[in-house]
Amino acid sequence: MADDYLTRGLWICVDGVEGVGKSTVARALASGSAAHLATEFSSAPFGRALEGAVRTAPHFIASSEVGQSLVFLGDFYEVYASEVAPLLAGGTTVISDRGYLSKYAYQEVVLTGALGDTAARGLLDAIFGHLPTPDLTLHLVASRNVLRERLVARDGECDDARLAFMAQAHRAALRRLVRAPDLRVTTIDADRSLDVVTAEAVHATTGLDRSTRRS
Ligand SMILES: Nc1ncnc2c1ncn2[C@@H]1O[C@H](COP(=O)(O)OP(=O)(O)O)[C@@H](O)[C@H]1O
Ligand SMILES: Cc1cn([C@H]2C[C@H](O)[C@@H](COP(=O)(O)OP(=O)(O)O)O2)c(=O)[nH]c1=O
Repeated sequence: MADDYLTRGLWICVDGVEGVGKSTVARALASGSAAHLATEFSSAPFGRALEGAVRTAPHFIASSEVGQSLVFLGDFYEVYASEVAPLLAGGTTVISDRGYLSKYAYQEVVLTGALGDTAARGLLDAIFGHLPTPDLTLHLVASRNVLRERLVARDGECDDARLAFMAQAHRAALRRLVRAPDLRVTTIDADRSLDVVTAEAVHATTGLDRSTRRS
């Protein structure tokens, strides 16, 4: 009988706030390797719709914050079920651009506004409790000024409200890591040049082996 523990791929999530370099680093990791770069949104009709909505208004897209967050989480489940899990089972390593930790942190910010922090975390812990944790999270972090410069260069603007949301999301991610230290995380200072950041990301993934996999 095949031992899927020995043959399945690794799930590596590249996380952090927008502008920190997730897509750039995830693409660099996947290129030239056999790993698959997983998209943030699913190819189901609701995933496509959500992707379009985020492009128009990255942070507040619905009148119900709970409804909005559940849609994001529903599509994260869909990405996992339709793309990540089958590839892992087939032995392919998957690199997610914005994965487990960022999804948790962003929804915590949005849900806390509606439910308060205790209920928000309770709901998130229950929902995320049904997903496996990644084998490795690469948590990219950068300073506010660097993030603003990169987002202005990339998107043409970055207002204070967006930066404030990102700061909240960053703090939520750190709280999640401290509260439930179940994720294997490498934190990477993304203020530095792309070459240095990418080299550190490659280094962090190189040592991954069976002993670090989910049981
Ligand atoms: N280490 C880096 N140094 C300089 N520019 C970077 C670095 N990482 C990313 N960038 C640039 O910053 C912008 C945001 O990067 P991106 O990968 O799109 O971030 P994210 O996916 O986290 O939103 C892009 O224009 C990218 O080229
Ligand atoms: C509105 C909302 C956005 N998000 C996330 C999805 C988007 O990837 C992110 C902000 O949008 P975007 O600027 O497109 O992010 P990035 O530059 O990292 O690709 O916020 C949530 O997770 N929950 C939410 O409720």
